[in-house]
Order: sequence, then C-alpha cells, then structure tokens
Amino acid sequence: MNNVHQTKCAKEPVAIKVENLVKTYGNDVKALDGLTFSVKAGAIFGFLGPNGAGKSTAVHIMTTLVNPDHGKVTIAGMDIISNQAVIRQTIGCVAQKSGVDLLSTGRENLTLQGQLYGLRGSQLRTRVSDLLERFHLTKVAKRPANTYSGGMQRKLDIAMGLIHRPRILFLDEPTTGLDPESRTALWESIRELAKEEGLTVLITTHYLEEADQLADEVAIIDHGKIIIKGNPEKLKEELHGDILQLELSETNSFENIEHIISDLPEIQEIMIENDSVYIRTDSSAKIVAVVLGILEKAGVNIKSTTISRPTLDDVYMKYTGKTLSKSEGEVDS
Ligand SMILES: Nc1ncnc2c1ncn2[C@@H]1O[C@H](COP(=O)(O)OP(=O)(O)OP(=O)(O)O)[C@@H](O)[C@H]1O
Repeated sequence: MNNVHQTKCAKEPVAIKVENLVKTYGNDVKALDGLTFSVKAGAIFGFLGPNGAGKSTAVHIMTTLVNPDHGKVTIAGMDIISNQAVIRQTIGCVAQKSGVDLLSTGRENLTLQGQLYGLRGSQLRTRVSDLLERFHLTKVAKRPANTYSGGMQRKLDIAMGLIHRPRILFLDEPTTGLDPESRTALWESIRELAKEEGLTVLITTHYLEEADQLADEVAIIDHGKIIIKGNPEKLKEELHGDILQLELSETNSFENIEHIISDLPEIQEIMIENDSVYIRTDSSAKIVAVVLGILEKAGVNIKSTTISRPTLDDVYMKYTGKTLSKSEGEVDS
C-alpha cells in the first residue's frame, strides 16, 4: 500500500463524494437518476433502499466496476474515472456474493488475497494473522472454509476485503442470510474496525435495525435518488411523538379508518401498511382510548395495539410510504 495515498485519504475530510449520478440500463431502466450524497472520512454510512432502488449500481460505480452515464464520483479526493488503479488500492469491497474459496482454509484464502495485492513474506504473514485474530478466526484458520458457519464465512470475506489496508470499505449487504446472533457479532466487529483503523465504511443493507445500530449517517434511496439523509437519531427525533400501531383483523376496514379518525387534533399522521394502521401522535396516552372507542363504535375489529417510540422503520415509512422490513422478505436462518 502506497503511503502517499494513505496520507492523502486520511487527511481528506470527505471520503466519498457522489454528484448527480445517472445510469440507465438498456433504453429505459433508469437505475440511478441524479444520485447525490457525500460520506465524511471515518464515518459509517448506511445506504438503505428496497430491491431495485439502485444501491448495487451505485456501489459498482463507486468501486470503479461500472462507469456512470453522467455525474461525478470522487473517492478520497480522487476522480474515479482518471484514478482507477489508485482508487482500487484505496478501497476494499465485500460484495453480496462471497469471494471465499470454500475448499481452501481461512489462512490460505487471506494469503492468496494478500498476494493479489502484492503483499509478500513476513508483512503478509503478520497481516493475515492479525486479521484472523481480529475476526476471531485464528482457531479455525487451518480448516477449509466449507466447514465454517455462515457468520464465520462472512467474517472471512470482510477480512479478505481488508487485507491491503484500505481506507474506505464498501460492504454490500454484509449480514443478509445470517442469524440474528451472528449479525450482532458482525456489527460489533465492523464497529471496532471502523474505530480502531479509522476506516470509512459504506454499508448497503435491507435491515433498518442494522443501519440504526451501526451508521453515523444513513441515506434512503429509491428509484435511483436519495429521498432523505441524516443521522439516525436525528431523523427519528424529527418524528416527535409516539407511534400507535393498530393491527386489524380485517383489512377491508382500512378505507373507513382514515376518514373516521383523521379529524382528531392529536393525530399528526396516519399511515397504513399491510394489516396495520400507524398513527403518529404527541398525546398517545390521551388518544389511545379515544381512537379505540371510535373504531369500536364503527365496528372495526382490532387484533392488537402497540405504542412505541419512532424507529428508523417509521422514518423510512414516512419518506417512502411503505415499510422496508415487511416488503423485503428477510432471510433468517
Ligand atoms: N446489468 C444490468 N442490466 C440491466 N438492468 C440492471 C442491471 N443491473 C441492475 N439493473 C436494474 O437497475 C435497477 C437498480 O438495480 P440495483 O441492483 O442497483 O438495485 P439494488 O438497490 O442494489 O437492489 P437489491 O437490493 O435487490 O440488490 C433495477 O431495476 C435492476 O433491475
């Protein structure tokens, strides 16, 4: 790794700058439609959006794999078109599809990856051992990767993406398919890494909880554009009040409900998704009995009632009109 590039990247306050990116596939699939955002150096940035929103296309462009039709991307202050070779040394990428060779051991996978980046000898051995240690894989380093659990294989994948000491790491849905425990453990490793190595991390995810837990900043992307961007805590705070969720027995009552309760002054917003009505209110204690009374009179059967503080899911729903977690078909094993 070239020290000049490392130094330049470390001093650059903005690690990733994306300006008005447009990418069309064929004649009419507009994957990106004026995408603009930036990521501060050292931050963990969560890139959220439903299937087909344009996340992977954006990541492919930022990592120099695909050229945009229009727009500009700078990575650590360098334009991606004119500095491809240097940028590929500056970034690490962990794609959705694993790069692990399942028949090789963890150590062999890391060693080969290091050799591809020109590392040799003791420098390579030390880096491999450090990464095995950091991801708690030392004990299994001599075992073929096909004997690893999903979480261990994913850790190995991320370790491989870090072998050349990149300053910016792109993680494309790193925890998809992992069980909740492995997912939480991986979050911990990513958090530690970002802090200790001063890494900038851009993470695409379908899991709002993941973005909420990990990211300093999130951007919600849909139809190739940023819909909203900000610190998760601040975005949630902006949705002041509580969320009252009413799960209904029959969804055919939806049409009436909005009409029946929308005049109540304590109600800020009503959203309907799947089998539930979500009511945002500053006066949940006062409103809950009133709403339940009105709906009972109107003959609406309510299965359950929940009051909660706004989550990133509620932020997502406010800006996209739908929930992400319910529409994406999460895979938990
Ligand atoms: N190589 C390609 N050829 C044609 N269309 C493509 C290609 N790659 C992506 N698309 C289309 O571009 C749009 C954006 O896709 P993209 O994969 O970037 O979205 P995404 O947000 O990453 O989705 P996912 O979460 O499912 O990975 C989609 O309509 C997709 O079908």
